[in-house]
Amino acid sequence: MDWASKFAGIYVAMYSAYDEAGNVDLARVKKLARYYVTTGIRGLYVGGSSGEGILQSVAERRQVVEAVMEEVKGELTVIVHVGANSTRDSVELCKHAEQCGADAVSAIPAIYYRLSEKAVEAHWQQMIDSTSLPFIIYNIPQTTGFKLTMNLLRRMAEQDKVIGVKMSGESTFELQQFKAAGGEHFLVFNGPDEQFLAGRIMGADGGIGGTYGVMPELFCTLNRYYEANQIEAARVLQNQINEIIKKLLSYPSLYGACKYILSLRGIETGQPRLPLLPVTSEHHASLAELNEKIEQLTARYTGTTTG
Ligand SMILES: CC(=O)N[C@@H]([C@@H](O)[C@H](O)[C@H](O)CO)[C@@H](O)CC(=O)C(=O)O
Repeated sequence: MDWASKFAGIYVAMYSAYDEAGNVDLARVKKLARYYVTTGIRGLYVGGSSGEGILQSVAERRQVVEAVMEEVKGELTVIVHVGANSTRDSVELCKHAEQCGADAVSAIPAIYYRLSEKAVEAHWQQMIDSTSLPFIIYNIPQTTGFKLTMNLLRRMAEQDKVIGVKMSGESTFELQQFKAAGGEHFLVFNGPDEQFLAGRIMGADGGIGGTYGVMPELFCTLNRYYEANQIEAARVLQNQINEIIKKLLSYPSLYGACKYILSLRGIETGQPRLPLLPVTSEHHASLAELNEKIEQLTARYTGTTTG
């Protein structure tokens, strides 16, 4: 199956949306999803790291997916992150994603317990077997502590339903090796936004990223430059994007900073949940400056505004 024609491209790893009391706010979830529809992205990655899926209850995660699907089904491709600490919860979320009409599911390994390769394989396998949806491995060893081996990747990729890997490790060599080991139609999504261009050059079919959420048009432009073989223009744009990312990473939490920037554009999503720290009033002025910089760059590259 040619999965690339359905899934290749740019996915915003969507942020959580809470009300002022920190509860999931479904109207805000919908407004955030709607905001991305006209930006040129392929789709949304819902409930991943940026979406704080693992900080939410299963019931909340279900509600978020329902709201996103109600809002953008048919307009954006939706990949639902279903990774949870218990296999049971993940399987429930898989089945629910399928009922809602999601396009694919994806999962990290379970965290906290030090798991063997066999244990992670069994965890993912139950999810894969629970629905007819395509499954995308989420490899993010720096946060989960689990390093996906080439052998496990090969075994997983032998199954038709396992269509790709979201590669959030930082090695582009490993990314290329996963692509080579996965077989002809196996997809690789670049994870580190700072290395999007490098990931594409080494074989990634697209990217899934958290910082895309505050500059989706810039990542779409970067992707187009790569596709048009305008590598020098792409390099210049990636460098400009990286200055923005460097700044975003200097705040108490990346997600807090991105959520505040969205609020400056009229998209309220509340604060991230603890233990992720919010940004506070002392950061607001510099974030407003950063937002302005993003808006100017977006206007320069696309002739549009972000708001
Ligand atoms: C380690 C990490 O959190 N990586 C992020 C990046 O988008 C990351 O925030 C960005 O490259 C800034 O470092 C994504 O790969 C995570 C992601 O897509 C998600 O939210 O699920």
